[in-house]
Amino acid sequence: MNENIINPTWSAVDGYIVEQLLPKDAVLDAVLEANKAGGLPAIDVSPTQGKLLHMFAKMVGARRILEIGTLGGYSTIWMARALPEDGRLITLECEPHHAEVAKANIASAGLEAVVDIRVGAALDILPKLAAEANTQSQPFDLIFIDADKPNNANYLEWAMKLSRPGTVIVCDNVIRNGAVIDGKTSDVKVHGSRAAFEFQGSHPKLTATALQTVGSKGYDGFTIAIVE
Ligand SMILES: C[S@@+](CC[C@H](N)C(=O)[O-])C[C@H]1O[C@@H](n2cnc3c(N)ncnc32)[C@H](O)[C@@H]1O
Repeated sequence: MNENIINPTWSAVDGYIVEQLLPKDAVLDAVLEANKAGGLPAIDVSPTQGKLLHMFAKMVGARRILEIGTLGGYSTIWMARALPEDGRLITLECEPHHAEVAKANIASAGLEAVVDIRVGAALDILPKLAAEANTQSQPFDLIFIDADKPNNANYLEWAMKLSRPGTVIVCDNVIRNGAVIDGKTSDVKVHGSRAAFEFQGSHPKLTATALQTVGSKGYDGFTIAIVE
């Protein structure tokens, strides 16, 4: 059930959506080129998903965004562009090479004053972030979890500590070609998805749902939750 299903119609329709609704963007195209040239895996969000994250940030009037899993900064740039001039996006990345490529991409997008890349394992950085005065006085408005999937529930636990009522939390890649319903699988990423569902379904302060998605990146989906 967990093999990567690719349907040419999904990609073609994604192409149509991009053509109709997403203006041509030389900066974001160059980011994907730089990621490829840098040897990064093409596991960034799709353009339509990037725009959705941008719109979520606008919908919540985000001033502070946390991202766990930067890669080359593609989703980072989409979200950071929704911030006001004095806004802040903190993004966590454990691979120094990914962070280096992301840093250059973020500079090309003119967002170096807004984006703060922290390099290291997210579970090491999150406690330090929680102790910072800025985080204590201003919790994050939007949190995007898109790193190592087995740690999803650990990241959600931290997200709760770094949030306020109204914070929106998005956790990506939780459907995994439908494998999420297979409780007997040995795939640790699927167990990470199921742990994310269990966490959000049982947390008294979270209202959550999930959407299955198809498109140029195949069949997957994300959860979205709001802190009550
Ligand atoms: C799916 S990619 C992120 C894609 C990015 N959000 C985008 O859409 O452009 C996941 C990233 O998380 C990073 N990562 C994996 N485990 C991590 C950890 N424990 N701490 C921080 N980053 C991690 C990987 O190196 C990779 O760059």
